[in-house]
Amino acid sequence: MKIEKIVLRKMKMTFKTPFQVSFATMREKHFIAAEIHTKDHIGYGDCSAFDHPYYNEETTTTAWHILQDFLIPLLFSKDEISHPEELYSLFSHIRRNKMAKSALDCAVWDLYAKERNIPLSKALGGTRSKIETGVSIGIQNSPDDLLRVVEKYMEEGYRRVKIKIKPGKDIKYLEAIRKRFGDIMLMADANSAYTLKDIELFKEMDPLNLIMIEQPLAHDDIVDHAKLQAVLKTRICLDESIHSVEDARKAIELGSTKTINIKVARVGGLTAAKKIHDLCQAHDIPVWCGGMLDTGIARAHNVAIASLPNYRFPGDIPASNRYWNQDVISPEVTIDEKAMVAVPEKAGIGFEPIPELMERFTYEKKQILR
Ligand SMILES: O=C(O)CCC(=O)c1ccccc1C(=O)O
Ligand SMILES: [Mg+2]
Repeated sequence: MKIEKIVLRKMKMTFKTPFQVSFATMREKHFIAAEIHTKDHIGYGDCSAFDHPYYNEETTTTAWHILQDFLIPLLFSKDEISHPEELYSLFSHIRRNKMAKSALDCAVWDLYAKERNIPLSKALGGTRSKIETGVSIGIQNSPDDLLRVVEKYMEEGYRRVKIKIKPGKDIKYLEAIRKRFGDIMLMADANSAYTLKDIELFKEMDPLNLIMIEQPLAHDDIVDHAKLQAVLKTRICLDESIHSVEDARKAIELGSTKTINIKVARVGGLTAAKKIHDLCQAHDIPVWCGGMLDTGIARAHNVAIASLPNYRFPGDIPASNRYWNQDVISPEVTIDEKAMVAVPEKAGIGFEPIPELMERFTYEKKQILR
């Protein structure tokens, strides 16, 4: 493929309701949408970095800088791209900045599938026609408030519930859900809010039969997580700690994790996500697809990658209406009565960004010509 032009947009959309995690309360979603134009097609990718460095070190502004001053010039330095996996090595000497890289990687994968007239899921090696999803629920003021929120989502059809926890808002909230909703698929995500000093608390959670506890300890740790996993029956899942295939290899070797939340953005794109998927599959470690409170384009990429066979837990890929009054893509992502999302059969990501909405939510735009 020969790239003619790249359009970057800084965009902002307001959540239906604020989302609270251990490190912040988010009211609006800032992100960058990248459009890569060839003569015949447009490929789309999102950069999921937030407007603050509290989940990871990137922000919308740092990603804009890295895209504009490093990644896009590198991409333009090549006359032709024959396969999206070329970007993985092309970008490898630029350290980290995975979310910036992911925007271009995802857009080139979309283009590649569109040029071949096949769905992105097929281009990636996906085998499923439907994927199972769950809902991630932010920290609430009280267990009763949480029960009301969970009930609403159960009525909408969700079957797996992940709740955010932090010290003081953890075991009582989980116990309340178990008591009220019985044997549902339940899990907790701490976003690194605890240390090994809290080991007794995690042991107390064991009898709750959570499907996993996500990233209980530090964002850059794999050693303490191994110590914690050694004394727990419940699976530990790493999110923040895994940025690369090498990180995944080391965490598996140490016994730090029994599943990985693969966020396409956090690992630098679909090629890296697929490599981590394959590595985990070889070790019989199931993976699943995480989310970044995504709008339509990133959500579409998640649907495609989650169709790969070793994605074995429900993903954080809820319907568009979980977060948005109106998503930017057509059709919106919807769930069926079993909380399944259909994997599109159309070419590429299989969802069309709606031009008026893309414009409405854009607050800065830049066209970069080869
Ligand atoms: O996108 C989703 O639906 C899940 C969102 C989620 O859990 C999350 C949201 C913001 C920051 C971090 C995380 C996380 O998975 O850790
Ligand atoms: Mg997480």
